[in-house]
Amino acid sequence: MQTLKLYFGKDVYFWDMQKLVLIRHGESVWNHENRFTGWTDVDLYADGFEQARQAGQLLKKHDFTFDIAYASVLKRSIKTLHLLLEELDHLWIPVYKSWRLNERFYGALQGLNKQETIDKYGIDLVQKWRRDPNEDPPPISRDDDRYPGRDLRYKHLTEAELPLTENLSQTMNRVLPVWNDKIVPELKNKQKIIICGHGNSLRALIKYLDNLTDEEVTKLEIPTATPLIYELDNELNPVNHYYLH
Ligand SMILES: O=C(O)[C@@H](CO)OP(=O)(O)O
Repeated sequence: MQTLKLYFGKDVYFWDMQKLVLIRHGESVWNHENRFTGWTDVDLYADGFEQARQAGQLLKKHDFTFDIAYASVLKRSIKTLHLLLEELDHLWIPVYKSWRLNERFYGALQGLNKQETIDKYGIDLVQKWRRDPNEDPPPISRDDDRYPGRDLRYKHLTEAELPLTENLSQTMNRVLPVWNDKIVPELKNKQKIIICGHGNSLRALIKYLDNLTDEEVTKLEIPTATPLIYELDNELNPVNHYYLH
């Protein structure tokens, strides 16, 4: 269906404006313990399960429906999406899981307590590792247990795609192919899409969508399990975004 524009004086009303829903997973066990997580496949914390259900109820209350859903290959994203879709009675829709939507790979910080890391290295350096889009956290080596090359779910990845660490710019580069090659054609085909991602994979996508500067993105924090609605025009440019509460 064509987007219908109605003009009332100076205001432009878009009827059938396309909506895209982004949502970060519910609180995980390591969010709760304040540990760097990255690609570590930790489960949702008890509160996280409840947050996911509430997000589904909220979307239902606001009459959201979806044709296709996206998750990462990490269980905190997959479970959040599943619980949310269950609330919407939408368990039947196709769910596409991609490693490209995983959290940023946090290198040798994965598993460390954030406060202890600040105490050891200082707030400035840790803040750079966490939020500077071009600062690499310390890398792991390929013989580290945390190297994803030994994990079955990544067996199709090339060595160049298997990270030892990642900054936000690199996360953005590996998120964008799934956005451009899969999600954009589906949105152009008027499919209603929800993406359940992670703090930094969503931060990377939002940086791209909203054309944020490096400075602007350092200040962007995304709450857990809170639907973020993007309204897109016919060219898929964001014209508005807001959290559903
Ligand atoms: O630990 C992580 O993987 C992320 C998200 O929880 O942390 P940060 O807020 O430092 O990006």
